Amino acid sequence: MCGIYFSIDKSDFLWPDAKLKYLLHSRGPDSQHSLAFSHPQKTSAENSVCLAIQSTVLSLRGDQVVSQPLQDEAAGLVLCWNGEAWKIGECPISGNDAQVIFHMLITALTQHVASSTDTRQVVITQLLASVAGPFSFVLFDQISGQVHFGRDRLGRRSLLQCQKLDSFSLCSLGTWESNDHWSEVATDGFYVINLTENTPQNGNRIRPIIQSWSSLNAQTHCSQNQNGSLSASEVIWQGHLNKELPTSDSSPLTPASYSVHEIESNLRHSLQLRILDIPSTHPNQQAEMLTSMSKIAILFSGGLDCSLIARVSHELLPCHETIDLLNVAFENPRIHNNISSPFETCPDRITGHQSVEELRRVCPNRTWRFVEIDVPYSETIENRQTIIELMKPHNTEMDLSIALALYFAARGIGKVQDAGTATRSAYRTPARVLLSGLGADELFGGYQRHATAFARSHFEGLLDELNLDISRIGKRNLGRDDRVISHWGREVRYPYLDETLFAWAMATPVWQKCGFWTSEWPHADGKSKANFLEPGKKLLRLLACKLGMQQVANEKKRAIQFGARTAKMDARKTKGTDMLS
Ligand SMILES: NC(=O)CC[C@H](N)C(=O)O
Repeated sequence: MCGIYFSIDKSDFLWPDAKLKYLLHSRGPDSQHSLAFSHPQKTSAENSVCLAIQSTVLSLRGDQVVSQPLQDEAAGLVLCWNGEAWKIGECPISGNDAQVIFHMLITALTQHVASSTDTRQVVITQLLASVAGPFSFVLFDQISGQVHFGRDRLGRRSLLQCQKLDSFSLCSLGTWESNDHWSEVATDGFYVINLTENTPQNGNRIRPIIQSWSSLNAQTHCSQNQNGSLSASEVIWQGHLNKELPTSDSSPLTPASYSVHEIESNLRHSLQLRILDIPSTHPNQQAEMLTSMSKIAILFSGGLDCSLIARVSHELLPCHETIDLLNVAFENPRIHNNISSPFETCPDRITGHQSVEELRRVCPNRTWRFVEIDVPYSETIENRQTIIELMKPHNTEMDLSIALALYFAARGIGKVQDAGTATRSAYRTPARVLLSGLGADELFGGYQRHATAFARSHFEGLLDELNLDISRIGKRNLGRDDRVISHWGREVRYPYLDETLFAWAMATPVWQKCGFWTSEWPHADGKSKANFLEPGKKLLRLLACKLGMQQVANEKKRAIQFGARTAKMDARKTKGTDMLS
């Protein structure tokens, strides 16, 4: 993952302090560069604002490191790009995505050098709004004197902002020692600051103006009228949750349903973008060494969502590529006081072992490296403060219990069992790309509250709950998770949050995703063959069955903090929603 820092100040160049610099470097260990500008560049320095820009890069696309910030003096553009652009519209991006996007911006804007600020703004935001993939960015357009910034609509990458009387800063992470007040950049649109109108000298604070998705979609309509083509951003995001209710003619979900076939193909496409073409970080390694060096690691509790990712990845990756499965287990003094092996009794360790066994049975020609990451309580305590700072501004007990599990999983240091013996050797995953099953519960009704909503008010209740989940994904926790995971110079990717898969799931009727049924819907009688499976995420369960993973298909949902036992570690009576003290 990359790091972004961008500050605008009335009189000084504000650079990140040593600690923030170190944190930015941890996210982007491959390159680190800075640029400084005064704007507008008038002779009278009093009218200028100072821009200090710094980017760090974790290089994951193309065959060489592309340093950032990207700058083109002739076009007057500077770009900090954090994340991955998989597609622009429907066109997949190959090579380095930051470079591709930058060139597209330059080409589009060169035709509008003399155009009004508004036109340039529309050109920039339309192009960036049509990017599919997880990202955050800051773009400085010197010609119009505008700073654009934002995050993808699902908020998969972090970007924080800090407003003061005389300055405005953006950064992937915040500083928490001073009185700075950092908050997450919202994901309800892109933002723009007009430096010429908005300088702090006018006595005003710098106020970014939002360009909401709905206004961007309206603009897209205009461009559609002009050139006849429909932009992917519109296709993807105009869609609302399909709230259709089943009738007596609707067919229930069975192993032969079209939706099982379609989710398989969507997941495969999503994974193709995310796991093929990952550059090797060790160009000088010998070929035999390279085959055992995993390029991807899966955050692996052994549950349904991550096991399915593992199973489908197997079909896409060459057989000789090892896949690492990162499984965390914590010593929790509230539970473990007298147990000799606290880790082996952890629920996710038990499920992890079972699911890797099933993977090995079903895909025997692949090396699955099960990495046991055991975290003694002393290590939890040692790292607690660092994790609390990384996850801020999130600051509840529940945030911490989730962040703890992600932090240690992403660190990727554990033990692996040596082939044919009972001994375990120390291991650190070299993979820089991590895959997570997040999003499957929201899209396919996997949480207990979905079942509760159904029990209370049938499909209507379930649809309301699903709608709520989908609408708040961008606002929830992905920025937090990015800050915690990227600290280890690795990047997390979410196959279930692929835009096309997401749009498909929204458009698919609820009875083709879950197996809930009522007596008013006679076709879906509970005795049918496929109904031994739980109703939550039934579509994914059927796919697991189809791919030979019967046992995984039956896994029950378990929240990460309970599976890894990071919840409620001390004797105090706390609730998940309590603020950290
Ligand atoms: N990890 C990142 O955010 C890197 C940005 C860009 N995708 C690159 O690989 O260069």
